[in-house]
Amino acid sequence: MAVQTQTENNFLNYVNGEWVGSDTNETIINKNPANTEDVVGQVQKSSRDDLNKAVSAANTARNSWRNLAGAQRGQYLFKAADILESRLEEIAECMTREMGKTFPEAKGETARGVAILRYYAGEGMRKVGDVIPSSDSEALMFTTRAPLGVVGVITPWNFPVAIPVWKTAPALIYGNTVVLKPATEAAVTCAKVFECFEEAGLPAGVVNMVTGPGSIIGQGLAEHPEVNGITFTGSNIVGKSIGQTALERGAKYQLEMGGKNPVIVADDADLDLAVEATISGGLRSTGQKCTATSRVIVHSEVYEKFKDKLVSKVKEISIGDGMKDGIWMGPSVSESQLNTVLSYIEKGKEEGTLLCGGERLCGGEYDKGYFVAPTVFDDITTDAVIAQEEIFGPVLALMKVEDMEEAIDLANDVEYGLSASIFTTNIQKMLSFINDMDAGLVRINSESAGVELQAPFGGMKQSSSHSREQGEAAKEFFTAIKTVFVK
Ligand SMILES: NC(=O)C1=CN([C@@H]2O[C@H](COP(=O)(O)OP(=O)(O)OC[C@H]3O[C@@H](n4cnc5c(N)ncnc54)[C@H](O)[C@@H]3O)[C@@H](O)[C@H]2O)C=CC1
Ligand SMILES: O=C(O)CCC(=O)C(=O)O
Repeated sequence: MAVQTQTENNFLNYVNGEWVGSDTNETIINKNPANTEDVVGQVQKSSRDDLNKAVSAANTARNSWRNLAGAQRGQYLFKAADILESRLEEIAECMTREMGKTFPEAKGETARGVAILRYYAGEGMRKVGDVIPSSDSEALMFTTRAPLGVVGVITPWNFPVAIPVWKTAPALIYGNTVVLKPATEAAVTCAKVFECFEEAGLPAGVVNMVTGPGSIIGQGLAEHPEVNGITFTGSNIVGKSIGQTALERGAKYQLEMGGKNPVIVADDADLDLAVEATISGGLRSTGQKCTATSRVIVHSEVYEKFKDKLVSKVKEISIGDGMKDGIWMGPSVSESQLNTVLSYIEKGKEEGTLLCGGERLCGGEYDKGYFVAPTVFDDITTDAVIAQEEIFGPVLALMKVEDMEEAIDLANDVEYGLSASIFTTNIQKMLSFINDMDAGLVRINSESAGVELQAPFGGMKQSSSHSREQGEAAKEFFTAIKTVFVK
C-alpha cells in the first residue's frame, strides 16, 4: 500500500493524533458545485478497519481525557477557537467552494464555530450538579455527571463547520472522546477544522475523523460496540435507522432530522419585514437548512399584496458562484440534490401555480454548476407533496387562510416540528402561536432559520429524537447523571 501524505488537496483521516491514509488506498474527489471544473480536494474512502482503529484510539484515550479538570479540557477548546479564527477566511472559502453557500454566509458560519468552541470551553468551569436535600439529616445527596465514553458524531454537508463543532465541542468538554464521520460532500472543510484541533494539541485519540461512505463508516459507528453514544444530523430515513441500531445495542443516541417549516403572515403583519424574512429564511443557503422556511401561510386580506412583494423581491435575487461579490444565492450542493429539487419543482407545477423560477439555470457559467432558480408556488393545498415533504432547495409554497385558527392548523399539519415563525403585531396572536404551534423553535417576527448557540436546538414530532442540542441542553446528551448519597 502506498503511503499517502496530507497535502493542501489530499486529506487523510485523523486517527490517534496522526493523519493517516485509508487501508483501501481509495479516495473521493470533491468538486465545486458552482464550477465542477474546480477540484476542491480529495478525501479518504475509508473502510471498517480504518473506523475500528479510530474507535480503538478514542477508547484508549478516554480515561486520561475524562480525568482532566473541565477547565483543562476547556483550554484546548480555547486554543482550537483561536486557531479556527486565525484561519477563518481560508476555511470559509473552502466551504463555499466545497458546498456552495456564499462566502459571507460561510464566514458567518465559521465565526459561529469559533464562538461555539469558546462557549463550551467556558462550560468546563460551570456546575455539573445539584445538592438535593436528603430525608436523612446526616446524609449528603447530590448529583454529578459522567461522560458517556466514546461518542460517534455523524454530520451533514449543509453546515460543514458549525455542526461538527456544535457536536464535538460539548462532547469533549464533558469528558468524552470523539470519532467523527463528516458528510463526504463537505469533508475537506471538516478536515480543516480537525487541523485546528490538531494544532491546538489535543491529546492523541481524543478527537478522530474518518471519511467515507455513510453506509460503511456511519453505519459502522452506529453498530460499534465501543461507541457509547451517537449524535446525528441529516435525513429522517438515515436518522431513524441509526436510532434503531443504537437502541438495539443499548447505546445513547440523538437525532436531528428534517423540517417543513412554516411562516404565518397575519393580516396585521409588517409585510416588508415578513417578505424579507421569508426570503432569508427560505432561500439563503439555497434552502438547504433543516430550519428553512418552505410553507408560507398568509391571511387572505394581505395575500395578494404579500405575494406581489415576495415575487418581485425573489426575482431580484442574484444567483451564481458564492465566491463572487454581489451573489446572494449559490448552487445546490450536488447533482443529486439538484435533481431532487427539480423533481419537487415538477411536482409543484402539477399541484399549484408557478409564480417564478421553476427551472435549472443554464447558459454560460451556469452550465458548470448545479444552479436552480428560486421558485415560488401559489395555490398550494396542505395535502400537496410539496407542502408535506422536505425539499432542501429554494422553493416556497404559498397557502391562503381566513383566520389564525386555520393558519395554525395548517402550520401543524405536517409530520415535522422543527421551526415555525409568525409575523404579527398582535400580542394575542403571538401568544396563541407560542402555545399551539408544535415546533421546537417558535419565532415571532423573525425568520425560521438561524439559531443561537447558547440556546437549546431541536424539534418536535419527526424532526428529532426529542432531545435538544447546543447551549446547556447539550449536557443532557453528552453526560449521564449520577445521584450520589453519602453518609
Ligand atoms: N437536517 C438536516 O440538516 C439535513 C437534512 N438532510 C435531508 O436529507 C436529504 C438527503 O441528504 P443526504 O446528504 O443524503 O443525507 P444523509 O442523511 O444521507 O446524510 C447525513 C449523514 O449521514 C451519513 N449517512 C448516510 N447513510 C448512512 C447510514 N446508512 N448510516 C449512517 N450514516 C449514514 C452521511 O454520510 C452523512 O454524513 C436532503 O435532501 C435533506 O432533505 C440532509 C442534510 C442535512
Ligand atoms: O438554522 C440554523 O442556523 C441551523 C440549521 C441546521 O441546524 C441545519 O440545517 O441542520
